[in-house]
Amino acid sequence: MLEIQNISKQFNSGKSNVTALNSINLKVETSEFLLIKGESGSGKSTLLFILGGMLQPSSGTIVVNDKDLCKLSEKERGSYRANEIGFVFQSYHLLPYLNVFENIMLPNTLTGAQINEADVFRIVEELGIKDRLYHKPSQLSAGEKQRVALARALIINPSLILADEPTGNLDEKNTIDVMNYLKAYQEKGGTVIMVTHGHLADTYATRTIRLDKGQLIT
Ligand SMILES: Nc1ncnc2c1ncn2[C@@H]1O[C@H](COP(=O)(O)OP(=O)(O)OP(=O)(O)O)[C@@H](O)[C@H]1O
Repeated sequence: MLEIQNISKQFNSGKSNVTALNSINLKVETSEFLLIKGESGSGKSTLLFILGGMLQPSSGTIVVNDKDLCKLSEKERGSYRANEIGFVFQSYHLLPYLNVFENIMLPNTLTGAQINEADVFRIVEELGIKDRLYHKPSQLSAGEKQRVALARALIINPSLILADEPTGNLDEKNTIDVMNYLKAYQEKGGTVIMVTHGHLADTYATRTIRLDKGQLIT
């Protein structure tokens, strides 16, 4: 479903020049659960942002679902992000002034994605947050906030979920819950690419790759 070839990324700011990724090649099949590990600063988030079309590589190609991301216009990349990818971040990225229902409906508000309200009710039931629908993020626990973020990612029925340390702020019980939801999505045919430092994710993954100073070492 996804193939990247010779991806490199340099950040140039003033006199400093950082090579965040150096000639990465990677192929990910549909319904894989791929973990990306590596020391802090090894390039994990940069790789995830590039895969999500949020950052352009300095060189190389990325083909996702037969689309060459680097050849898409900004508008087409936006549409790729909106329709095909669910993002889950460590810090949830919920909008504080919207309630849970409105946060989950956000893809509809922002991109016009056709979201059925019945699907929102089904998904909050599945994720165990249905009695929190009209609460604001500040009224939720960390685990509940991450379930809302997960619901917002899943509601568009994405072919790929990109998750950057999604359990980094969670206790063990909530970590296991979030991992189980991601696993259920993968077992139904979705593809998960997840950056993590933790070991708990290991048993859920179908494959783990490791970055070291911008290079793939496994
Ligand atoms: N916008 C930027 N401008 C300059 N340098 C950047 C930028 N974003 C990332 N970097 C640098 O690129 C390298 C890789 O960063 P990245 O965030 O991808 O690492 P990471 O493996 O995700 O780290 P962590 O585990 O700490 O989140 C680091 O040296 C970082 O300082």
